[in-house]
Amino acid sequence: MSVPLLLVGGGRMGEALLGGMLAAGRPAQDFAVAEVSAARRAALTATYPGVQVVEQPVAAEGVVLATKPNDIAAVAAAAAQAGAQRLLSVAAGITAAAIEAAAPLPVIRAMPNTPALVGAGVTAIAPGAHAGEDDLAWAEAILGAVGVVVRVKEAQLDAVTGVSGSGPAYVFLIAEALSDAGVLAGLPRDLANTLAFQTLLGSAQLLIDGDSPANLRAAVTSPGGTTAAGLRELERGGVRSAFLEAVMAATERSRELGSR
Ligand SMILES: NC(=O)C1=CN([C@@H]2O[C@H](COP(=O)(O)OP(=O)(O)OC[C@H]3O[C@@H](n4cnc5c(N)ncnc54)[C@H](OP(=O)(O)O)[C@@H]3O)[C@@H](O)[C@H]2O)C=CC1
Ligand SMILES: O=C(O)[C@@H]1CCC=N1
Repeated sequence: MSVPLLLVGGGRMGEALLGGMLAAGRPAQDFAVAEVSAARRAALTATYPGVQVVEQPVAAEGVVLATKPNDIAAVAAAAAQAGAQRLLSVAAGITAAAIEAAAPLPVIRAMPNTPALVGAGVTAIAPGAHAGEDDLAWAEAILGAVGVVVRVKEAQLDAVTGVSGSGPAYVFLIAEALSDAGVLAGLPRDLANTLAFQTLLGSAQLLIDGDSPANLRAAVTSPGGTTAAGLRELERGGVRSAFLEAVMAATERSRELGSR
């Protein structure tokens, strides 16, 4: 009997998707994970009781490809061999055409991010040449359980990767730096962490509620006050330009991964 959804690759992104879907209420029996690392298999088995954790792909209606980009073509071929009906790849860079060349199945490409684990992910999806509306709806149902899903053109996925696929890492770096700065200014680490992390959460919520970043920033910046003094240093340090360069570098790296 085939399982509804097989995840191939139970690493950081595979686990974020699995954990997020389970937390959203999907039953463990809906999932299998194929993972080559014995240590990862043991960890997944302990964390997600009821999920079938195996070394090789098993028969599944749909398969999420969540291995490293270099392994995707081989894994797609193995999943097709094991009876998959359609594929959802989360790999950076690897084109739908490359996956279709390895496995003659409908392919959806997706770029999720790790906040999927807490139901707060954002994923962009794009169809391959043989994927139809039903395949897109299938991918949306999977990924919609763990956050917001947007449809894009495949050519936009490299930029999506640079912004939101890699984006959580930029935010975690800001969180680290803001907390470190609090410690430098004399606060204990626990308190600095609480202040920094809750500031990120609350600020994100204000943005999601719809006001623009520029308006929200102006509302914090009293004339001649503390924030203006702080922002002057961030601009002097080239923070805005550093973000532009970071996203462009990540976008370019995604393109490179797809052209090898
Ligand atoms: N991490 C992230 O935030 C995001 C990642 N992605 C994409 O997700 C994919 C996975 O990334 P990530 O989770 O970070 O990587 P990881 O290395 O954490 O996870 C990949 C896992 O797949 C295993 N694996 C390798 N080959 C096979 C195989 N043939 N069958 C089953 N399992 C296999 C790896 O084992 P081993 O290490 O032993 O090889 C590893 O445990 C990448 O393509 C990446 O581009 C997309 C969006 C965000
Ligand atoms: O760093 C990477 O290549 C992957 C893709 C997006 C986030 N992590």
